[in-house]
Amino acid sequence: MSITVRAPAKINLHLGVGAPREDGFHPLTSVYQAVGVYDDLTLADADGWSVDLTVAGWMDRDHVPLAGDNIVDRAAALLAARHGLAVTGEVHIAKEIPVAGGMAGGSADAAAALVGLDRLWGANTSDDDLLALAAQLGSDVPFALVGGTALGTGRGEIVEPVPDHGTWWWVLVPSTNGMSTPEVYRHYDRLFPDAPAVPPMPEALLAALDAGDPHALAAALHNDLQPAALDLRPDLARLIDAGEAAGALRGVVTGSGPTCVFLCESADAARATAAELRASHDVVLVTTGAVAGAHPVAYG
Ligand SMILES: C[C@@](CO)(OP(=O)(O)O)[C@H](O)COP(=O)(O)OP(=O)(O)OC[C@H]1O[C@@H](n2ccc(N)nc2=O)[C@H](O)[C@@H]1O
Ligand SMILES: Nc1ncnc2c1ncn2[C@@H]1O[C@H](COP(=O)(O)OP(=O)(O)O)[C@@H](O)[C@H]1O
Repeated sequence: MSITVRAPAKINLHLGVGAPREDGFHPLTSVYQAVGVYDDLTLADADGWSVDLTVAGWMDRDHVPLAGDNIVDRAAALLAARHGLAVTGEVHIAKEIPVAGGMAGGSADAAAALVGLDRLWGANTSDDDLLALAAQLGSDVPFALVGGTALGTGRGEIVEPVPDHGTWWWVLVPSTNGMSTPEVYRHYDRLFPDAPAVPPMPEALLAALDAGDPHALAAALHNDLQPAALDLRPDLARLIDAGEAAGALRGVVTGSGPTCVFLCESADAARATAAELRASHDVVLVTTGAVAGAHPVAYG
C-alpha cells in the first residue's frame, strides 16, 4: 500500500512575540494562514526505513538534511514509540515549500508524515494524540495538521481556528538563502529586551479576517520578528518596498523570514504585482489562502 499526503506552507498574518520563557521558547500570539504551496509526501510499505527527496527546480536539495536527520525521521520515531511499533516505510518528499523560509516546510513534512504513517501502520491515532505528538516535533507542526486560518498561542503549538470570510490573494517571494529561526529569535531578544510576558491579541486583524476585507487585513498585518529579520537581511526591506510599489496592498516578512508575502486586492492584482517583481526576482509565486491542513490526496 502507498499513500500521498499533501501539506501546506503557512504564513504568519500576525506574529506577536513575548519575552523568552524559562524553557527558552518565546510566548507567541500568532495568526497562521495555510496557503496553496505544498509539500507532497508519498509513503509506501517497506521492510526497512528510508526517506528521500526531490525539490522544486530553483531549490538546493542539499539544504534539507537526510540520512536520519530529517524531521520526518523524528515524526516516525515518535509515532512508532507511541504505539510500540517498528519504524518501517519508504518515504518520498516532493518539496515545493521554501527551505528555512519562514513558511514551516519542515513542519508541513512532519505533519504529513504523522498523517501518512498513521494510515500506513493502521495505528488509528486520535486527533488529540496526533496534535500532542505534533507539538513535540515543533511549535508550528500542530498548525500544519489543522490548516485554515488559526490563532496560535503558547509557543505557537496551541491552535484554534478563527473566523475567516475572505479569499486572500498572496504574492510570495522566497529567497535562495534561508534564515535560522533561533538566530532571528536571538536577535529579537537583543533588539527588544523589554518584550511583554504575553503578547496582546491582534483584535483589528481578527476583525478584518471575519469581515473578509483585504484593505483592513493589509493595514493590520504585523510581525514582531520583522525588525530583527530586516536587520540581518537589509535586502528584504527593499523587496517589501518593491512589492508595494508594484501594486500590493502591503508586504511583510513571514515568520522568521526571509520569505516576504504581499497581500493583493484580487487575483488580477496579484498576477500584475508578481509580473513586475519577476523582472528583479527569480522566484515569485502567486497563491491563495486559506487552504486545508495535511490531508491524503492519493492511495496506491
Ligand atoms: C518563527 C515561526 C513563526 O511561526 O516560524 P518559522 O519562521 O520558523 O517558519 C515559529 O515560531 C517557529 O516554529 P518552529 O520552527 O516550529 O520552531 P521549533 O522547532 O519549535 O523551535 C526552533 C527554535 O526556534 C526558537 N523558538 C521557536 C518557537 C518559539 N515560540 N520560541 C522560540 O524561541 C527556539 O530557539 C527553538 O529552539
Ligand atoms: N523535511 C524537512 N524540510 C525542510 N527542512 C528540514 C526538514 N527536516 C529538517 N529540516 C531542517 O529544518 C530547518 C528549518 O526548515 P523549514 O521548516 O523549511 O524552515 P522554517 O523553520 O523557516 O519554516 C532547515 O534548515 C533544515 O535544516
